[in-house]
Amino acid sequence: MATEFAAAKINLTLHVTGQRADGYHLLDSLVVFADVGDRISVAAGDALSLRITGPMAGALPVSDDNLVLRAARAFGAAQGVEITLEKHLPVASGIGGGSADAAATLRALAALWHLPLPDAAAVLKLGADVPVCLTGRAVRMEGVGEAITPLAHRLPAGWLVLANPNVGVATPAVFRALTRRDHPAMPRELPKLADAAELAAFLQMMRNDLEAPAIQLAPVIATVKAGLSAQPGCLIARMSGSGATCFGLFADPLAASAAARALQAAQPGWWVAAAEMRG
Ligand SMILES: C[C@@](CO)(OP(=O)(O)O)[C@H](O)COP(=O)(O)OP(=O)(O)OC[C@H]1O[C@@H](n2ccc(N)nc2=O)[C@H](O)[C@@H]1O
Ligand SMILES: Nc1ncnc2c1ncn2[C@@H]1O[C@H](COP(=O)(O)OP(=O)(O)O)[C@@H](O)[C@H]1O
Repeated sequence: MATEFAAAKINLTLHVTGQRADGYHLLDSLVVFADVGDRISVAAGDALSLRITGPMAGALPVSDDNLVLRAARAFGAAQGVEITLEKHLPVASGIGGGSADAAATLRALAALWHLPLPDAAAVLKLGADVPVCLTGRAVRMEGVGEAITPLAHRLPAGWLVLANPNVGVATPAVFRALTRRDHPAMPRELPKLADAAELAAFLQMMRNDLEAPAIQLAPVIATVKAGLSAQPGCLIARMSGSGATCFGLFADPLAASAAARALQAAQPGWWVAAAEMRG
C-alpha cells in the first residue's frame, strides 16, 4: 500500500506567449503548490480499479478516462491495483486537480511496484500540467508545460485563500476565447523577493492572460476575484490556470484563515480554502 498527496497547483502568473502548429499554446508561468489537495492510495489487487471518496466525489463519476486510471495505464504494466482517490479539490477548476491526481498516482505506483516513473513524453501525454505536478514545488513552467526550471531564489513564505464558485470551466474553451496569443513572457531573471509584499508587487506587474477570456465565459469569476481582493490583508487576487478558481495572497496565516471564513460565510455555495503556499 502507498499513499501520496496530490497538492493543488496554483499559477501565480500565466503568460500565453505563442501557439504551436498543433494548436497547443506556449506558456510562461510561475507555479506554486498549496497544502490543500486530494489523496491517492494504491494497494495490490486482482485488477485495475478506482474508487472515489471524499467531499468532491459526487462531482467526478468513475470513468475509464479518469486521469488516475490513465496514469496507471501509462506504466504499461498489467499488474492489478486498487486505487482510491479521496477527492477534495473542485473539478475543472484551474488548480490542476486531475493533473495532481495523475502525478500522485504515478508516484504512488512507482513506490508500490518499485518501478521508475514513466518517461517524460508519456507523462506529458497525460496532460500539460502533469510534469509540473510531478515536481510538486515552486518552479517556472514554460513550453506547453514540459519545460520546468527550478527558481534561482526561493519564494518567500505566503498564505493563499482559494475560492471557486462551483462553476466548472473547460480549459480548451478558454484557450479558444483568447483574442491574442503572443503576449510577452515574464522577465528572463525572476527577482529575489524578500517577503509576501514584494512577491505581490512583482505579481502585480505580471498577468494571467487566460483571466479575461475566462471571465467572458464565466462572469462570476470577476465576483470571486473581487470578493478575495476585498478581504483585509489580501495583497493581490488573481485567477489560477484557466479558472474558475482564484487565489488571494496573504502575508499572515491568521488573516488568510479569517478571510476564508468570511468569504465562505458570505458565499455558502462556493468552495473556499485557506492554505500555506509551498515555495
Ligand atoms: C491552463 C493550465 C495552466 O497550468 O492549467 P489548468 O487550467 O488546466 O489548471 C494548463 O496548461 C492546462 O493543463 P492540462 O489541463 O493538463 O491540459 P491538457 O489536458 O493537456 O489540455 C487541455 C486543453 O487545453 C489546451 N491547452 C493546454 C495546454 C497548453 N499549453 N496549451 C493549450 O492550448 C488545449 O486545447 C488542450 O486540448
Ligand atoms: N482525477 C480527476 N480529477 C479531476 N478531473 C478529472 C480527473 N480525471 C479526469 N478529469 C477530467 O479532467 C478535466 C480537468 O479537470 P481538472 O484537472 O480538475 O481541472 P483543471 O485542468 O482546470 O485544473 C475535467 O473535465 C475532468 O472531468
